[in-house]
Amino acid sequence: MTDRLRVGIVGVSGYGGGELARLLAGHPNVELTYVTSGTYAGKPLSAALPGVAKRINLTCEKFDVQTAIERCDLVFLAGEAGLAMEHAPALIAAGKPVIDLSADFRLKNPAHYAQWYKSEHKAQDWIDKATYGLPELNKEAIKASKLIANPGCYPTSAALALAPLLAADLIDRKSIIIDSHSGVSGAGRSKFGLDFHFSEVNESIKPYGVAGVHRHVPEIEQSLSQVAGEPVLITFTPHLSPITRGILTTAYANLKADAGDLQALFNTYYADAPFVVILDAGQFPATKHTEGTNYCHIGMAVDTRTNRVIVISAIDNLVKGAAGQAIQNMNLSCGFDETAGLTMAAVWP
Ligand SMILES: NC(=O)C1=CN([C@@H]2O[C@H](COP(=O)(O)OP(=O)(O)OC[C@H]3O[C@@H](n4cnc5c(N)ncnc54)[C@H](OP(=O)(O)O)[C@@H]3O)[C@@H](O)[C@H]2O)C=CC1
Ligand SMILES: CC(=O)N[C@@H](CCC(=O)OP(=O)(O)O)C(=O)O
Repeated sequence: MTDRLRVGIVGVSGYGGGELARLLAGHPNVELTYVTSGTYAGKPLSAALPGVAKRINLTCEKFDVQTAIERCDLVFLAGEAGLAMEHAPALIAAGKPVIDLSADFRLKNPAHYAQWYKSEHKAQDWIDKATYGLPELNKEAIKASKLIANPGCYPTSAALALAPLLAADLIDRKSIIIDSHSGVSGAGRSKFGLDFHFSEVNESIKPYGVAGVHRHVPEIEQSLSQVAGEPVLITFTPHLSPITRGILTTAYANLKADAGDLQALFNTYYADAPFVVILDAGQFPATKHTEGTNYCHIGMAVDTRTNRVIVISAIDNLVKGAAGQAIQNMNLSCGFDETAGLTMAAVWP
């Protein structure tokens, strides 16, 4: 018997699920009791995740919601879109909190879901019950939530870069431009296609989802509008970059007033945010500095020639952009230390 929280990972063979297993293996308050994968069903976890090796003596199983209810106190859903809509209601009805890594419950407006995800939302009654799991904006709501919609990786990096400026009403809300570069693991392990072949990705950087068509646009706008207190529209261009992990986001906006000491402004805004690191003036982040960590590094400067502020953030898409943030959310909703199991430093070099 154990007094640790019994936790399940649905989709453990994926990049997000695998990262959850890696991080939870070192978590002081948790015991992993249930892991699922269709591909590896019946095989040891080490077959799906050789890197996590024999530290966790579990067998992968085909996902079954009743088994999850029996074996777990809390369930991470790390599958594709649609999985949480189908199964989160039953898990929560059985008293099992859910942290979902997909986009199923992120958008508060069901019409936005249909518009951006090109299908009807199948559990609309549950949208209002879900909490958008960006702790730096919604910490108190997360503490009380049983259904947490873990944010997307680009939206995490963009919202953290811009929130302090919008909260201080320092920028023109119509002038925001966001460029992001993502590592290829952002596309997941199951997505096959020419775009993701080594010889297409290696030594090349390319934009995609250009001109307001990427489905993270409404998610970023939702967070920024929440902070601004009125609708914010953005221009967002994601880029696929030849790295495995990491997101580097560069955000630009026109200043409405004297920016003053930006580092002080950001440090004050993030005083209660243990995973946000504000760099000193003149320093800027790099994906390598956050690789394997749950930290978001943020650097900024004002271009005095154009009166534009430039904010640059870096995260690891699989950690602060997915699994690490999901564990941070679990820590908050279960009353654990917010940083439990998440204080590792970056892999370097
Ligand atoms: N990769 C990233 O950087 C980020 C991903 N996300 C989101 O996290 C979720 C997982 O992404 P990621 O790990 O990258 O994706 P992967 O493609 O790497 O993994 C998907 C996982 O889902 C499992 N799966 C597939 N179909 C089902 C099903 N019907 N029932 C249960 N499990 C299923 C797969 O296992 P098997 O096929 O063996 O069953 C696999 O373990 C997605 O919703 C994604 O949008 C969010 C933020 C960042
Ligand atoms: C490089 C790459 O392909 N990245 C993914 C974003 C990953 C993510 O956060 O996806 P969800 O919102 O679906 O959870 C993409 O652009 O679709």
